[in-house]
Amino acid sequence: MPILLGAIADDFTGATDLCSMLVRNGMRAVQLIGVPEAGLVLPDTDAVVIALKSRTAPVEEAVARSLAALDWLGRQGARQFLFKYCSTFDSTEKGNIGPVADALMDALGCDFTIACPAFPETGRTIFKGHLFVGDLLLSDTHMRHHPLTPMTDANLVRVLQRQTRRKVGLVPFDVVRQGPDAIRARFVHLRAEGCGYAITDAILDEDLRRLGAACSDATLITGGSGIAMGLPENFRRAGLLRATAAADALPSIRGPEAVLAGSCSAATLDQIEAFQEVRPALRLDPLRLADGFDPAEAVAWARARTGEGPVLIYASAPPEQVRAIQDRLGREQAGTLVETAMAAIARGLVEAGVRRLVVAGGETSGAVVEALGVKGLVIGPVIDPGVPATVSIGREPPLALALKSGNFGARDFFTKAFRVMP
Ligand SMILES: Nc1ncnc2c1ncn2[C@@H]1O[C@H](COP(=O)(O)OP(=O)(O)O)[C@@H](O)[C@H]1O
Ligand SMILES: O=C(O)[C@@H](O)C(=O)COP(=O)(O)O
Repeated sequence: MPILLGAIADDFTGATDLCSMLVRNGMRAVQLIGVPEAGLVLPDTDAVVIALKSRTAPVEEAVARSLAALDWLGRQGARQFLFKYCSTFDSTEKGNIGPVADALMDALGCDFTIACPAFPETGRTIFKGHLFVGDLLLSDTHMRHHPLTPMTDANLVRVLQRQTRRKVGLVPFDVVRQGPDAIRARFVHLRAEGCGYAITDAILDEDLRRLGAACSDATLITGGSGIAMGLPENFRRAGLLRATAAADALPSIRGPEAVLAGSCSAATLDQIEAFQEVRPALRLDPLRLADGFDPAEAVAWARARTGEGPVLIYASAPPEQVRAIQDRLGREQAGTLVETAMAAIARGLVEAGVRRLVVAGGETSGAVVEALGVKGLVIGPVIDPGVPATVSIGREPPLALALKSGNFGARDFFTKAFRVMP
């Protein structure tokens, strides 16, 4: 069966977030880890989201991987394409949102698309082109200290314009509120002005549903998971999507439990603090890793404790510590060092029998899932907005996984996740 929607996500937790949004809106979705090798048998699905680790990759690599994903999705019959990036528009000065979106538009022969990272359920709203997180402009939040993608400008028209040769315009709030026809009319106007992109204001879910309806004929849409909210309804209205029972059903996976955290985001730091109050936690020091600390020691520490419940291994640190470590090791080198250690620890834990794993951080999740040979994920019930329970496909034995975006989840996420994972 051809798929309806083909999506490319620039990190692994972002892909899971998008799948969760589609499933919650009645569309079956499967997440694949990278472009699959020939022969992978897909479960029956309406949407496929290819998870890449391209958010912070060199621009040429991010573009090449995204185009390969687009090509594969096109060959599965996708009628519409979505480029999913972070709801906080995480990007470096060089990209990769603009360059990847440009390349996808060129490949699809499409001259206009929207850019909408809004996700009101998690506090991400856009007003007059400015991205807010909760009550603050993006640039006033902890995102200005992100280890890899510090965001110091909340004006998305300006941020995207720095990353693309196409002109960037705005669909303002008063137009979005008038509904799909007014939004489409604004698209026509922006196109006539020579714009290739429109940042779209959105404050409530209903704004995202209006935008979704306005994009029913768009070949390519770009944004956060929020923009996907209205898309299943377009396919339903066109008679292409049938109601399916329990789009979020998962098999049960039993076994020892562990949490790995490489995210330094405020929400994760809070969740680590809460977990430490009830269960054992081990901190990995990147400077010790650089001096040759063997990840096997962390695995041995965990093995001795997993019998009684989940344990946590984390590298996460507050901004001033991260800065000091980056000054010593370099930003990318510090990130790679921690990710490589987390990947080795994940392998060691699974060899030691761990079957239920929570991972915090998009880049960290990418490193862990690749190291474990996971080829894809079936999406289950929501733990907290943007983070579903999942079960791996393409590896034996299957693992129960929750891949948490750094910024998502309530304070008790690390214990709650294991209660929701079947
Ligand atoms: N103590 C630390 N110092 C420097 N970098 C770190 C530290 N701990 C983790 N990192 C790196 O920071 C990055 C966090 O990114 P990510 O995993 O995507 O988290 P988030 O989802 O919060 O953005 C990773 O590359 C990780 O390896
Ligand atoms: O859109 C979002 O906020 C998430 O889906 C996402 O991409 C988060 O990325 P990380 O914070 O790097 O996990």
